[in-house]
Amino acid sequence: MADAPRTVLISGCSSGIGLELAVQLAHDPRQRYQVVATMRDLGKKGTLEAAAGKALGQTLTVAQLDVCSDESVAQCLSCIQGGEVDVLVNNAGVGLVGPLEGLSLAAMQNVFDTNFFGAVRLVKAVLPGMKRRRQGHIVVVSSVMGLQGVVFNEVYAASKFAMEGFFESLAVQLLQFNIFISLVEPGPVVTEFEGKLLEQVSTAEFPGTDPDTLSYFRDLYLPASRELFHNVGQSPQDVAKVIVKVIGSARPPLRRQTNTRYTPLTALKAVDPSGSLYVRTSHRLLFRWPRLLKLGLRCLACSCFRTPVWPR
Ligand SMILES: NC(=O)C1=CN([C@@H]2O[C@H](COP(=O)(O)OP(=O)(O)OC[C@H]3O[C@@H](n4cnc5c(N)ncnc54)[C@H](OP(=O)(O)O)[C@@H]3O)[C@@H](O)[C@H]2O)C=CC1
Ligand SMILES: CC1=C(/C=C/C(C)=C/C=C/C(C)=C/C=O)C(C)(C)CCC1
Repeated sequence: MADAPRTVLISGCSSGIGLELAVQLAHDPRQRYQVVATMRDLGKKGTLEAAAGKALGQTLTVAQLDVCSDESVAQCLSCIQGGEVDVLVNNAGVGLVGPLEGLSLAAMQNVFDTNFFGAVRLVKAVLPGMKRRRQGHIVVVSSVMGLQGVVFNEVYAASKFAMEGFFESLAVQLLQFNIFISLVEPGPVVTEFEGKLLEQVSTAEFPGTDPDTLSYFRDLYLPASRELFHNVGQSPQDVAKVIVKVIGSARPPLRRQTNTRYTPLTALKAVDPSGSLYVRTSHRLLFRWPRLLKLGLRCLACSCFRTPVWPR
């Protein structure tokens, strides 16, 4: 007899990776999942509902959830049958980019409230049930920036590093309860994430930032980042496919990078634990050899660097 479907709660399903993941799980050919696709603003549910098609109301329901609000989390869980979540996907997140001097502490705190404390809030809410049932899976949409810092992304990277440290620590205790944790680490993904950042950057004045730093940001970093998204960016569908595999795995991995084209960059840190290779190479590529960086990124886009690793 087939197992009962597992209830999967996903945060941040109004667009991007969360939306794609919700739809792919809801269309699972073996109907292994009951998806609770959540978003903070239900006014945006149209795209998800259209993409869900016949799954809507069958294997997928839409619910309101703001990860920054205790009340919203409690209200959402109270609407789930038995309050039981088998798989929690912490996907909701926001970015922040720009010279540090020009960013407000309020904007930085919002990044941590959403990306880090938002995930912690949800975990605290579902963990007692998972522990009682001695089963569960917590999936975290982290980032390659949870593994290595990227220039002009200090606060966003810090929020993802915080997630990595928190969930790696928790993973040890939870194995004792048969609960698994998986940190999924995408590189650049072509979603609204980048557009929101570019919009924020186009109107921001970054007050208090010196002209040299502003010029490094606008004239070197932004074009390099655009080039990177263009050449190495993954689709949200591809990232969701990797997460579906992680969720379906009998022994889920603690970490899974999703983008083989980005792995030469993460490898710079992995092969030199002192960190110097990554920092010095990034510095040289950005500030001294922007033309080589452009060429390198184009090279990553073709198949010459593709290694036969995940995702197949
Ligand atoms: N795109 C990329 O290059 C990468 C993204 N990631 C991570 O992937 C995750 C998904 O991002 P992605 O799909 O790319 O971007 P999107 O901007 O398309 O999706 C982000 C989602 O998070 C939601 N969200 C933001 N704040 C809250 C909140 N307080 N409560 C609930 N939901 C909230 C957004 O809702 P709303 O529409 O209301 O704003 C939206 O649904 C994020 O954690 C991001 O850090 C990781 C690596 C790379
Ligand atoms: C590593 C690196 C760069 C930029 C990387 C970027 C911009 C990564 C973006 C990742 C995202 C968007 C993750 C989201 O979570 C530069 C500046 C090209 C210089 C060379 C090294």
